[in-house]
This record gives sequence, C-alpha cells and structure tokens, in this order.
Amino acid sequence: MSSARPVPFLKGHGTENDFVIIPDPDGEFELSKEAVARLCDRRAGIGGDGLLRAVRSARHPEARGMAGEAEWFMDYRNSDGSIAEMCGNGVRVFARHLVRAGLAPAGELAVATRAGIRRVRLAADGGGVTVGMGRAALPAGDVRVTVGDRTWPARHVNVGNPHAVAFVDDLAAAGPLREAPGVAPAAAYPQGVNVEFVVDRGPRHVALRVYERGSGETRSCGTGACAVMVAAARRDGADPSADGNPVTYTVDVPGGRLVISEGTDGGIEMTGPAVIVAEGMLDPDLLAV
Ligand SMILES: N[C@@H](CCC[C@H](N)C(=O)O)C(=O)O
Repeated sequence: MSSARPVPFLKGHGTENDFVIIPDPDGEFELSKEAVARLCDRRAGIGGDGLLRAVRSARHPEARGMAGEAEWFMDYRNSDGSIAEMCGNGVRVFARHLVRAGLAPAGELAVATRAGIRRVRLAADGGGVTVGMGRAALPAGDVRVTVGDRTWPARHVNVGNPHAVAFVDDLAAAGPLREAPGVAPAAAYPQGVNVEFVVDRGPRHVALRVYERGSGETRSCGTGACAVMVAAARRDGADPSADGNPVTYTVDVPGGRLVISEGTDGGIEMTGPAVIVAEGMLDPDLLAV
C-alpha cells in the first residue's frame, strides 16, 4: 500500500449490468486503461462490466461545454478499459449514486455523457429510474452477424453508441458467446459494435442477449435494449414520428426487465432499476497500474 490516501468506491448495478463507481468530483484521477481493467477484474479487483467515474463537468475537458446544463459528467469505461460514449444502465446507477450521496436532488437531473446530456428522473426512496435516451439513428445498409456457422441479418442502430440487432428464433442459437460475434461489413462499425440477439415474447414484448464491445456477454445493456426496441418497432411497422402515436415495448434481459418507449418526437425513454450494493475504500495502488 502506498502512502497515498485510500480511494472511496461504490458498486452498483442496473438489471445486473454491474459497475464500479469512482467518485472523483475534482477530476483528480488519471484512470489508465490498465487500471480500469484491473478494477473491473472479478478476481484481482472489485469486478464489474464497466466503471463509472463521477466527475464535475466543469473539471473534465470532454464535459466542460455541458457544465452549464449538467453539473456531473459520467466518464464511462468498459471492463477492458476502453472508453464508450454512453451506458444506459450505467446512467441510472450513476444518478442513483448522486442522489443517495446528496450530490444532486431527487426529481429530474441532467447528466453529461460523451453522447450528450441525458435527463434522468428518480425518486429519493428507490423505485424505477427513467432516462431520456435521445433519438436513435438507423443508418441504411445491410449488416450481418455471424456466430460459428450461423449468420443472421441485423439492423444497424445507433443510440449514442453503435449496435447490431439480430432477430433470431432462439436465444440459445448464439451459443456460449465467449468471443465477439462477427459483424459485416466491418466498415459499418469503425469503432466496434455491441451485438444484440433478440426473440419475441409476445405483442410488443421481446427478450435479448447481448455481447458488449469492451465487456463481453453481460446480463443487460440499456443502450442495447433501446436499440432493440427501435429495431423491433420498425420491423413491426411502428414509427411513432410518422404514425403520431408513442410506442412502448417491454424488453427482457437476462438480468431483469426494462420498459422502453419511443415518443412522437423520436425521443426514447427507458425505465428500469438502479441499485447501489456496496461502498468501501480502494488501495490507491490499484489506480496507479
Ligand atoms: N452496458 C451499457 C453499454 C456500455 C457501453 C458499450 N459496451 C459500448 O462499448 O458501447 C448500457 O447499459 O448501455
């Protein structure tokens, strides 16, 4: 242990997509890729699908321009230490942490992310958390997802981060997902991609498995669930901005359930749980890797 002070951390999850949270209001910590991977390691660290660093927007170069609207910046990292634009489950957990720690009032709060500002609604005493996830973009062009000798057509959906959504007959058909599925054409996703496999469960009710860029298969992905909702709505002929009616889908993930709506302005809202399960102190050497 070095002479540096221990560093506070928390652990939380949203539909079992789990995160290490590092409060860093003044942006003091240089978190290397290696340090994040170590913290997210389930044996050598705390363990998590990703890491959320809570920095005041005014103290982070990527968020300074949003500081007037959003006091806090969610610096999100995948478990391999790579940076991502946005995390839908993470932003709910992030908001839960801020309110629980008295750093933001319950009600509506704006969070700065690399994909822009996200507005989150939550009560002080727990319950579901609702996030305005912005609009989805659906770039044209055919995309295909391959696992072993199976290939499925997929829909390219961007909800701040990139997704390939494949409708399948059976979630087990994707196999154990120990490796990233193949996605073609690679040029469609120059920064890599998150892949969702989806089955129908009933009218406007789907279930998914996800292989996340930078984290592998996880128990849930909030942005992935939003991408799936939009892909399912378009497949089902529902386009709220063209039809004038909002559309709501229930999206089951291995770790729980998310409810997702697309409004007539194209804005997506996601509601789901956000739980803090532990807090403690880290050996500062872990951050210095
Ligand atoms: N689990 C997240 C998504 C995290 C980022 C993703 N792996 C990426 O690299 O884009 C979610 O809940 O949205």
